[in-house]
Amino acid sequence: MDKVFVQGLEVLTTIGVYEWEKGIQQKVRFDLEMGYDNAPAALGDDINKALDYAALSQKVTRYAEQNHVELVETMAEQIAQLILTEFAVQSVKVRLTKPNAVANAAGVGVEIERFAN
Ligand SMILES: Nc1nc2c(c(=O)[nH]1)N=C([C@H](O)[C@@H](O)CO)CN2
Repeated sequence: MDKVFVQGLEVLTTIGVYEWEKGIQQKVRFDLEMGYDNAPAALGDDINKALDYAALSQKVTRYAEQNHVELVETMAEQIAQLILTEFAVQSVKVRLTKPNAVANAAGVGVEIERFAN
């Protein structure tokens, strides 16, 4: 399956299970990989047939900025469902990293993969 990806999309949002996290913004990083047939776009050199990674990045950023949850699992699931709902993709892989959550770790987070019906 062809892929379209977005790497290292950084968003500031409020996310965390602890009380002190509910009053601050933290950086989260998204790595996204979508299963999508790129051949029609390539054949016609046509953005209208492509999965527009700029539009997708903008939607993900806006969603993550505006929706505040406790767990990275919850945010990853909501972003996967957003992409499956709003874009004609066959699958989506969401890797969500909190780069500043754990001392001495470069990052912590989750990776999930979901499929269109
Ligand atoms: N599996 C998870 N573990 C933890 C999460 C989480 O979202 N999923 N979150 C926290 C805290 O919010 C942490 O990021 C702050 O240091 C702890 N463990």
